[in-house]
Amino acid sequence: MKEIAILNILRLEDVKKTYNGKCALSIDSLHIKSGTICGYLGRNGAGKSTTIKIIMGIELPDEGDVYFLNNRINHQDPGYKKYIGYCPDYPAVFEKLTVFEHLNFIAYLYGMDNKKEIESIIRKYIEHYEIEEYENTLIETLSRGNKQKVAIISSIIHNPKLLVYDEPTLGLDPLSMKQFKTMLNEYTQNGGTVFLSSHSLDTIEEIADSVTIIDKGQIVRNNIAVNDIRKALTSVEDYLLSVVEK
Ligand SMILES: Nc1ncnc2c1ncn2[C@@H]1O[C@H](COP(=O)(O)OP(=O)(O)OP(=O)(O)O)[C@@H](O)[C@H]1O
Repeated sequence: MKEIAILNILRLEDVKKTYNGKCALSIDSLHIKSGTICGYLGRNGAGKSTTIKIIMGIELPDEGDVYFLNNRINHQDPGYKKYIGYCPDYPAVFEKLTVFEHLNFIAYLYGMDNKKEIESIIRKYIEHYEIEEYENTLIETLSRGNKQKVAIISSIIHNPKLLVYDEPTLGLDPLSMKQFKTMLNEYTQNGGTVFLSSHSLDTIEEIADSVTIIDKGQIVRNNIAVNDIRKALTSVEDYLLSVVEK
């Protein structure tokens, strides 16, 4: 039993979602292995964001189930979200708070109550992303990239078991991208799991352990090891292009 829980932190089974009579998602099975970085790839409109919204309970599936650590997620009871960090493709931040106030508030929402510990985690990440000078700055006055860094820090501040990211690096400069990759590597070395939807295939190739590919709402490849793609002397980009329908 324990082994199964450790193997797959998240599972989607027979999940279907229709918008206006049109099927956006029809997933027989999608598994995310614990302790890995899994890249979630697919063309525009393939269904990546819809999958992620269903995992996060932002959208409800018409059919099917999502299991987190082998427990079926009941969207009436959002307690599981305490163990997941989420970052959408836009900076989901409270614009009228300062960077420090915002991160402090997020920590509070996640039920963290040790003031010293919260401050030290906030400092660790704002130093990591080199945004110390904005600590007391109103978020609404930050650049898009810096807002996105605040959103990324918000997703990891409570040390979740799983990070679910939907194009989280839009607007990040190359140095910040490097800081993002370092953060994810450290996070997985400490047992965390990442499900990362991205069109940045260089990043996926560099940091992901595996890729899952969605096309026209269906999973066409699940958990293919990036090492195996490399062994086949192909890039993640060429692999993706060979798998999705033209
Ligand atoms: N709220 C909605 N109402 C109607 N259709 C929707 C809605 N949200 C998504 N869709 C449709 O569902 C399908 C999947 O969209 P989704 O946003 O999940 O794709 P994606 O893979 O994330 O694309 P992208 O790479 O462009 O972000 C698309 O056909 C889209 O038009």
